[in-house]
Amino acid sequence: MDCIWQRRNPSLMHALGIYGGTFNPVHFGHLALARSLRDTFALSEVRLIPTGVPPHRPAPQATPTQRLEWLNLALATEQNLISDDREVRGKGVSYTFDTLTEIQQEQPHSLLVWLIGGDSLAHLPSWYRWQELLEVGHLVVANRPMFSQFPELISSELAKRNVPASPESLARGKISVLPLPLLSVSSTQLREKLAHGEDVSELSPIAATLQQSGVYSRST
Ligand SMILES: Nc1ncnc2c1ncn2[C@@H]1O[C@H](COP(=O)(O)OP(=O)(O)OP(=O)(O)O)[C@@H](O)[C@H]1O
Ligand SMILES: O=C(O)c1ccc[n+]([C@@H]2O[C@H](COP(=O)([O-])O)[C@@H](O)[C@H]2O)c1
Repeated sequence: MDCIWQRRNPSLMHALGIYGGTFNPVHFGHLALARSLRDTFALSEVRLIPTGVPPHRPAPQATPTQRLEWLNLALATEQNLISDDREVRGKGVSYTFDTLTEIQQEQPHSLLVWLIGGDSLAHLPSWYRWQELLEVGHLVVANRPMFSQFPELISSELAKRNVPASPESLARGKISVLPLPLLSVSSTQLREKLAHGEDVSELSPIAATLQQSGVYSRST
């Protein structure tokens, strides 16, 4: 890719999309967000990284390996969206700061363009080394229903760092909002429907696999 941000940042050769999540389990919203990240910023690769041990929530009923395998199934027909199993292989809690700095060390010439949803943004001040995290790469936020009001700490960071969502605006320390309509789907909704034996084919690309697994057949 040769675009304006590269000419402005000649030491950076490549922009790499990163999308971390529990993916418990993967749903169509995750895929829509990952595709939109790829297309909005003309990225040649977006890595979806399932958490091993999530930092801020109880352990999911699906194991890290199951969540990774399901994610791989969902990504099988997607262009330039790939999974990264480093957090699943990791032993301890998966902190985003650690994951991003590790990838940055592996790829010193890449600009990391990392995606979170509006609910994650609202809780960002509770994350491990969150202020340093904002400096590691370019943060992209996907609006989420019920999450348009942010704590003052976050609103002031947004006001300082916000740039348009385009390849030309990519830079470390900046924040962009993904231009995507609100998507109401969530893994919680998916788990609840599975627990009630309901059809989930409109919520997830791997509906039949999830139903057959029985992992969510009891209420969450
Ligand atoms: N529909 C959505 N709109 C915007 N962001 C989303 C959406 N679904 C997930 N995300 C974001 O994607 C990331 C990973 O989400 P996660 O795997 O936890 O799915 P989830 O649907 O939020 O799960 P749960 O319902 O269990 O909390 C988070 O940053 C989350 O905010
Ligand atoms: O690093 C942290 O402190 C931290 C705290 C909460 C969540 N995260 C990451 O944010 C991503 C989305 O989290 P979740 O729980 O909404 O799926 C996932 O990659 C988590 O590892 C990271």
